[in-house]
Amino acid sequence: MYHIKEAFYTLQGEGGQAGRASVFCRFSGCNLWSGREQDRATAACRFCDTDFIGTDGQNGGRFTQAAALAEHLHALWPKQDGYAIPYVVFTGGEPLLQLDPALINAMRAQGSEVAVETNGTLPVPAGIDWLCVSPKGNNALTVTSGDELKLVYPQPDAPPERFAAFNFRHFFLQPMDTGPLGEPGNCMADTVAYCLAHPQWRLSLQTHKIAGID
Ligand SMILES: C[S@@+](CC[C@H](N)C(=O)[O-])C[C@H]1O[C@@H](n2cnc3c(N)ncnc32)[C@H](O)[C@@H]1O
Ligand SMILES: Nc1nc2[nH]cc(C(=O)O)c2c(=O)[nH]1
Ligand code: SF4
Ligand SMILES: [Mg+2]
Repeated sequence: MYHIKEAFYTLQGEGGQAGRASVFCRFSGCNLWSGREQDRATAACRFCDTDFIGTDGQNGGRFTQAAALAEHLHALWPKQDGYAIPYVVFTGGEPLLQLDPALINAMRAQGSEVAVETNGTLPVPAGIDWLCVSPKGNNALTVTSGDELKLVYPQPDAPPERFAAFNFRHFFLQPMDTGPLGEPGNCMADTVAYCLAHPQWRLSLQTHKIAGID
């Protein structure tokens, strides 16, 4: 059974595929936070910007069959215009609690590319076209390679230096969203400064928030 919080068509906002039309499938649940505000201060991941509890969001629900979920997601892709390959991003919550070979194969069978946004603490199934790993504090990583490492910055217990020698094609720092630019505690300036001082790292902005699209 797959539990889906929401699914929607948008532009990938972050990382090396930013700007690309994408169907987002947000799984319910995470292994690093219950999703309840009263648990945030004691959670293993404390800065999450996402509601992933339940199945009550846009196009959310429970699916017993991989093929039915794949069909549900494919229906969100526009009727073919041009030559783009359908692109589905599995996120959450933590997608690797639920994403399995049956669903990956069902997506690929209908011609979609499969992307994943993961916290890197769980094993990665085969068949993923774009793997984004975003480490969280001192939680042990099982994944040390992939397409992009996208570190939310700053995390005192997850400094970029710890990941710099990992086997990723791209290294991104993404400012922790703590509130508007110019407000106390905003992380943009520190993130820009780190990228300038350490050119291995590129700035990833959450462009969907800037654009106001989701
Ligand atoms: C909500 S998470 C879901 C996927 C997965 N659990 C993970 O953590 O990578 C999606 C992306 O948003 C990032 N993110 C979460 N909260 C954020 C925040 N407050 N500021 C910036 N990025 C954030 C995560 O690091 C991750 O790259
Ligand atoms: N547009 C858009 N791009 C995103 N990239 C990663 C996201 C996520 O929550 O995993 C996300 C999201 O929530 N919206
Ligand atoms: S690991 Fe990802 S989904 Fe889970 S609480 Fe952290 S940012 Fe949110
Ligand atoms: Mg998001």
